[in-house]
Amino acid sequence: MKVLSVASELYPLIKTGGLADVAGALPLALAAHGVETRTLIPGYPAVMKAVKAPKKIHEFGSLLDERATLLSARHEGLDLLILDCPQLYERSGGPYLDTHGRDYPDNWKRFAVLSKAGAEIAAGALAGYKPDLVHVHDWQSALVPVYMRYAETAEVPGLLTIHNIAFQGQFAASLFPYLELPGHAFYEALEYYGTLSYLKSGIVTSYAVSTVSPSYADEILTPEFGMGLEGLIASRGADLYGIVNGIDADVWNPATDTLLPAGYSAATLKKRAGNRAALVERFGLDADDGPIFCVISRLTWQKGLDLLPAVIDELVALGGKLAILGSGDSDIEAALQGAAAHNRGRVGMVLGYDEKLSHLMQAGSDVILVPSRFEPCGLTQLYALRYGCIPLVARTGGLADTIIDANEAALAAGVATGVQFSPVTADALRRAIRRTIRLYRDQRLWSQMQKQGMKSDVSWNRSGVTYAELYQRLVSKGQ
Ligand SMILES: Nc1ncnc2c1ncn2[C@@H]1O[C@H](COP(=O)(O)OP(=O)(O)O[C@H]2O[C@H](CO)[C@@H](O)[C@H](O)[C@H]2O)[C@@H](O)[C@H]1O
Repeated sequence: MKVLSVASELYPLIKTGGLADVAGALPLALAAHGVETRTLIPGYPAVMKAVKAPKKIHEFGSLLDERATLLSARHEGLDLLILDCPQLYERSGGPYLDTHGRDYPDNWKRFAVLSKAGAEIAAGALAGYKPDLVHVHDWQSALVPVYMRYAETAEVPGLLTIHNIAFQGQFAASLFPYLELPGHAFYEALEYYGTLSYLKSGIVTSYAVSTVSPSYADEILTPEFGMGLEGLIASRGADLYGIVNGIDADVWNPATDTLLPAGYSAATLKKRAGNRAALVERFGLDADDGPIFCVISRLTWQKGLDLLPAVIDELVALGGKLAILGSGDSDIEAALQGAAAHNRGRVGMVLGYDEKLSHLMQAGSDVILVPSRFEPCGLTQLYALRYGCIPLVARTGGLADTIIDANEAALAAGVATGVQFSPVTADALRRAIRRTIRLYRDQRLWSQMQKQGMKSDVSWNRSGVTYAELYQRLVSKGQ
């Protein structure tokens, strides 16, 4: 089966979050199931710089009045189609934000053009290439099924995966005429309370909608988590799937990870000490044996990290230490930097994004904190399981689906892999930290939990099969 995946970020070329990891790992996982994936991505500077010997394979004369060239290249096992359109993608900031952290004002066009290119490729723009299915991710490529629906050519089945419903691609209705869609598409697909919503239009027009864990698929049917789209999603209930993310078990393997000072496995957990020492040094922490908690995250309300400053005193008083890597909301950044300054030796912070350091933190910390208010799947707790770093997570979405709480019964049965808490409040988080530190003091129990986590299958094995079956079902539906 041939699948065209359209994504706005893709590990290892360009990444701002978990979407890149999933878009980058899924094609490799699905190859084993007979799925050949080509991935269409924008030609951002980082992409153009990294790919070797790209070949020009098509010229788009006009995509919303923009000329663009399509390049093909292979990169670390991925078969890429790169939309080279410097006037839209050659920018000095990130994929979505300028160097000051502001949305590019033409994001509506940058991702509509990406989607239009995807739809034209699906319709046969490239000689000798015709995908059986198009898989799109989040609002940035959600217009692909819309363009396919309103084109004169036969529609190719489309699957939309929602990685984060909080970002919906909402723009002024006055931009609609520039999208080159027929007038009736406005009310049929795009209109959302008087604005345009790219994500909504993708939900309406895709053959099926999936999200990245079963619990989150249920949650987005409720007003609390649906962010205004719950009614629409319910109307697609028969075509809604929740498939938990896997991780690239080669990139995230503590035994072979070249980014670590000390490789280790479940049988050689003591070697984690080498990573712990490097981590302590990097974050300026005291070298005692208190538990090291870490945070590797966007610092946002979604991730619950506004609660962290309020629990740091307790964490430190109990002998814990905290290493924070992240950036995001300026208020949260400032509060955490303040806490680090007040707790030298106990709290260290690196502001920014650092893939390499994130590996060291998983390998050298004892606990990763993931107190998210909502979490479609979450990947950092999965990396943590593989690295023997115990996840302390909010009981929500994919976090609830992937971590087994260390309650009495789970501990007795030897199946616990982490600590869950609820509701997401500073008090509940404080209690969970206390419970985690009590568990840490029983080193026999602790290493049993570490080993249990390292044993869990967090690879794409299971979900790869589920995606391949879903693809097959959608292709059959299209015939
Ligand atoms: N400062 C930093 N430095 C280095 N690395 C950093 C970092 N901050 C974050 N990361 C990395 O970025 C990724 C974040 O992935 P998550 O799944 O945890 O959340 P995100 O909200 O981005 O993804 C959305 O999409 C994914 C994929 O479906 C869902 O799992 C998730 O629930 C949903 O919110 C991880 O690989 C993490 O290690």
